[in-house]
Amino acid sequence: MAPPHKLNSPTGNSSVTSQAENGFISSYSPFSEKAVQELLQLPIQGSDDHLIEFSESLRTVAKTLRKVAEGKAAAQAEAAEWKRKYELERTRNLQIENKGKSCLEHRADLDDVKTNNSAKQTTLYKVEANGKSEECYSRNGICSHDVLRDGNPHSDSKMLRKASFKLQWCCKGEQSDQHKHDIVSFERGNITTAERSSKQISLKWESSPQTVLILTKPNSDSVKILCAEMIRWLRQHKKLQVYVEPRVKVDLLEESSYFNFVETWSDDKEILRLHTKVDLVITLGGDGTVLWTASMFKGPVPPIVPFSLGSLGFMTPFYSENYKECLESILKGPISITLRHRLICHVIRDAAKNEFETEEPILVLNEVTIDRGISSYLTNLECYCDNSFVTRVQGDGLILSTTSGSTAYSLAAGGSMVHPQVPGILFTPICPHSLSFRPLILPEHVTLRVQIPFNSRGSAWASFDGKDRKQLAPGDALVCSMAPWPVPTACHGDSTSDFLHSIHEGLHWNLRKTQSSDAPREA
Ligand SMILES: NC(=O)c1ccc[n+]([C@@H]2O[C@H](COP(=O)([O-])OP(=O)(O)OC[C@H]3O[C@@H](n4cnc5c(N)ncnc54)[C@H](O)[C@@H]3O)[C@@H](O)[C@H]2O)c1
Ligand SMILES: Nc1ncnc2c1ncn2[C@@H]1O[C@H](COP(=O)(O)OP(=O)(O)OP(=O)(O)O)[C@@H](O)[C@H]1O
Repeated sequence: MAPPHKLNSPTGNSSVTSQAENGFISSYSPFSEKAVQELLQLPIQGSDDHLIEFSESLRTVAKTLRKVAEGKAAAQAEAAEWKRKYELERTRNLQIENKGKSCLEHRADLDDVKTNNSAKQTTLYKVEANGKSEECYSRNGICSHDVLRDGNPHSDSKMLRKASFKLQWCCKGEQSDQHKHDIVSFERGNITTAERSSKQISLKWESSPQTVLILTKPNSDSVKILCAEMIRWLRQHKKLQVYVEPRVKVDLLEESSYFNFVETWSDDKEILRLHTKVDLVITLGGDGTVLWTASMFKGPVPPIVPFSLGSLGFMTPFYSENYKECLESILKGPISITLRHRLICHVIRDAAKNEFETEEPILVLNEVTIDRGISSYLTNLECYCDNSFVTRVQGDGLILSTTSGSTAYSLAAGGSMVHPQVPGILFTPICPHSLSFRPLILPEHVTLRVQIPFNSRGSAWASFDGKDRKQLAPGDALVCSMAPWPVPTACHGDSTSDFLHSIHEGLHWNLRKTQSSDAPREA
């Protein structure tokens, strides 16, 4: 490295500059590096004011250029670091996906082996979930299970088994075991789509449900009355075991000691194991109660029967007036269901050492919203989809919605309404300050990343199905992809007729007086 050069200032003080200090000049200066070096090396006479002034200006220019170059280098290093973190996240998601696939393949192998067995024979296989293994039950259906209660996998007691069921894809009244993955064939070089995958899904009980969880909207007298009446009926006529929330159990016991048999839980750890005990969930409330129910299940979700005791009831097709007939038919089966996809969201803080150091993942049935919260500045959100930059959201925020959530906040922000059985992720801006920002619908397999850049003027706020607000500071990110645990909700008719009924009755979609024919006709 060249020795530092001394420049004398008019005050007689000397300051030092080095080649390293202006090492970036060549790429940014309008002067050639050689010319600058020559100028810098000119002996400066204290008496020659113009020359001193010129050299000072040149030094300032050199310093500014160096700062710009350093800034660019730092930004490039930061971008590379984020890319690396992003790749890690993708790899992790692929690993989770492959784990799921190998489980399905294992199940398919087991299905082959047991073709000689009688129809009532069952096969057990292991699934690793969250580091714990569960015994699951596999038959010809696309998804069936028999999770053992109380963690005793070798118990013979029938009473300890959770009811098993089988899912079938049906088309125009016909049932089919055709696997969802078989929808494309490529024989003799020709790619053909077979029957459409968007068939109605039917759930058939293989053993009778024995345990029901009832979840209710709080602070409603009509819900309380119906809940107590329904529990009596389920116990006396169906001999079912009933679980309720601790708050509801207290209310029931205040009413009568008859409800002593009703079970509940005492801490959050027991909630995590609820899916291993409950065959069916009944909700009494509106859409918010269905969202609440889904949020309680951080993994697999038992089938949900949503009764409408709210005002809109987009996801609640059953009426409480005839709950007995409804439940008779559901407990007998088969049930038409809508498999509602969920999104799994990870918040990655700037301080995280690696991409695996995330906060507890959050599952949403409707959407995750990233908005400006109390900040009066525009949001500045950098969005990536897998390896590609999508866009920068400058406006009030962004909604990443499931197709079930497409009729909620996303709809209000201008997003399309999508049938809940369609697998996809809606990318809907909220009040974008741009004339051309149209909402997108992305395929189910992508991973989305919303990054709060360091140069953002303020924080952003994430909320999950309208709840649990989290602050996202500059440098933080939210990563989101399709979760492997959908929410099965029972249909009144089938998933399409229920969806159309909801948009007609709930939203009065395309309601318009029919034009009269009383007018001149076209020739
Ligand atoms: N501007 C808006 O439209 C807006 C603003 C904030 C939140 N939300 C929605 O509210 C949801 C939370 O619901 P909540 O009941 O706990 O809060 P809430 O009590 O504020 O009710 C929100 C309304 O959205 C309806 N809704 C919820 N999910 C729906 C769905 N999937 N399809 C059609 N309508 C649906 C509900 O029936 C209710 O009328 C959020 O997930 C978000 O989608 C909407
Ligand atoms: N079991 C529960 N425990 C705690 N909060 C709940 C529970 N069920 C529902 N909630 C909350 O209560 C609020 C109201 O519930 P819900 O939306 O079901 O009723 P609603 O407002 O009468 O119905 P609608 O939204 O159709 O008008 C929601 O914010 C929801 O999150």
